[in-house]
Amino acid sequence: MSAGPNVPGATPLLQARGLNKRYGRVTALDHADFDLYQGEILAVIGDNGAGKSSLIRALSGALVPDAGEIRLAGSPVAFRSPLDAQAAGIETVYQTLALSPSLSIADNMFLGRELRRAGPLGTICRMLDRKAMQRIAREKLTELGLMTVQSINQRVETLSGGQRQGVAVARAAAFGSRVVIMDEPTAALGVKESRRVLELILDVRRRGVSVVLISHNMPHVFEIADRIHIHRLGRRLTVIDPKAYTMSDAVAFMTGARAPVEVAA
Ligand SMILES: Nc1ncnc2c1ncn2[C@@H]1O[C@H](COP(=O)(O)OP(=O)(O)OP(=O)(O)O)[C@@H](O)[C@H]1O
Repeated sequence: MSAGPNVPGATPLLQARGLNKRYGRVTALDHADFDLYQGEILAVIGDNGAGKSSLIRALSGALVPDAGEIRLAGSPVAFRSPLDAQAAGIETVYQTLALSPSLSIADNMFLGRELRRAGPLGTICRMLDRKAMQRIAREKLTELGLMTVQSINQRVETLSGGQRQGVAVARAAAFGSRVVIMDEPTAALGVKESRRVLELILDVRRRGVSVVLISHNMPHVFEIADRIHIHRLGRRLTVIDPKAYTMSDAVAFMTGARAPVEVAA
């Protein structure tokens, strides 16, 4: 059983050691380490190009690292695709959202995990259970207080940027049973919509699910993160407690203006 970082000897829920990834001459990950504990919000911050997206893509199965190890609840895992990570309870909201614009909100919520109608004698038949998917999608979105759209059958291409973000975040929050990873979830949002997403993240933590939040928004990071992983030049530089440091301290670490402290992971 994993537990929080303050418990001596706790096993991280999701851990990486020595991740490497090169793109030709560019080193995106350079012996990167990572620790996420159960029920915490861990922010990952760093300058543009520091390797934050590459790190979370490796943790969510979207990128296969050249070297290094990933462990989930103490056991090594080798995700070959995001579906492998999803099956292990890890959901991700990518910057690019990965929604299908021509499909409806409900279809997007269930993309890749469609529900099918029960056949005779409890067998699963090939027919999609659209009614159930629409009902559950509506319930999830209402529960999460995220949607102001008229119909669950509305095509995603007809939604605003903020509403699309809402669908992507809701999908991850609804299905991530262990870890929800969010890459800049509030970047395209207005003040009110950002607030809803932050509340949603706190809600996900309340359910005991861990959250990884990649963000350039320092006030958001300092408001909700339990710990802050600072990434620099392809690796973890340090991890800080937001209660013990200021935003200026964090920026100084990020940009190399200040030397790192010991990793408190
Ligand atoms: N598919 C790719 N092909 C070539 N280079 C890549 C690729 N993906 C990332 N890189 C490079 O790897 C480095 C790390 O990129 P990454 O996107 O992980 O950084 P980041 O910290 O998420 O940046 P940002 O904050 O700008 O999104 C960058 O130099 C980037 O140009």
